Amino acid sequence: MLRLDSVRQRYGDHPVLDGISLTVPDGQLLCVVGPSGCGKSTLLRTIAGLLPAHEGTITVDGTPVTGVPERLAVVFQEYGRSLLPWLTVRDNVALPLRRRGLRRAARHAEAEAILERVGLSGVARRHPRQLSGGMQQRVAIARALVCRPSLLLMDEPFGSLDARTREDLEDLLLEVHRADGTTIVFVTHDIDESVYVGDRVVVLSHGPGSRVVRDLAVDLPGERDQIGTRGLPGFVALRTEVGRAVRHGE
Ligand SMILES: Nc1ncnc2c1ncn2[C@@H]1O[C@H](COP(=O)(O)OP(=O)(O)OP(=O)(O)O)[C@@H](O)[C@H]1O
Repeated sequence: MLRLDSVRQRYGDHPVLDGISLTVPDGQLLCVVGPSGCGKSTLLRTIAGLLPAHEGTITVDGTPVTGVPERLAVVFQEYGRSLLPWLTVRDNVALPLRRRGLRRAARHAEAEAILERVGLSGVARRHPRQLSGGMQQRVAIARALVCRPSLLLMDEPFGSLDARTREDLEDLLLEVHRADGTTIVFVTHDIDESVYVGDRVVVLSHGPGSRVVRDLAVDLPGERDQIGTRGLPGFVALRTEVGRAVRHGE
């Protein structure tokens, strides 16, 4: 379980987060939305232990976050920059396994199994530059999953992909989430995406000094599909409510 208690964050004199309290139960896929610049990425970086909270506490399974938590993985928007261009796809995915002291053959076997899960079994020996943007982001997701994280943080992971690729990756994420039950905090500024992938959507207010202005359960059938789910009255109502909260910050 991830828990934030009255978390405040600032850059110098500039307040960004003004008392964020949230409890994310194990296995929940929480989406965080809010106006541009309200502090969504800052919130993720703080949860990831990359920025110490200015005030307040964050715990993962009861342990205070003072550095990067064990079994945490992060996927960023800039897949191009997050993969190492001189390594093959397989070696990029296997990289986090080195710290676990696995032998080379075992690392390769695990990386190939994960690549198969994300639909990339044919490209293990290629280099990232030989892949499309969507495929590179699949590699980044595979690398995040290879250590079987208990907490996965995703910062606008599909933001720079075309609409079709984005939908495919949203469905891949839902499939992985259903199968593994990983707790996920997913930042996006796409309101439809937040309602489509989320179990819950939290809306942050305009900065400076953002707070949680809405905390909504996504009460839609677990099995989602791009056409049917987006046409459901419940989907449309939630999308409207989230959109209004983002626009008016209240
Ligand atoms: N390293 C930094 N130093 C100083 N100010 C920063 C830094 N990073 C972000 N900020 C400022 O903090 C605020 C929150 O930024 P952040 O990137 O967390 O927002 P965001 O909601 O993720 O934005 P977007 O939706 O545009 O990606 C913004 O005003 C931004 O200019």
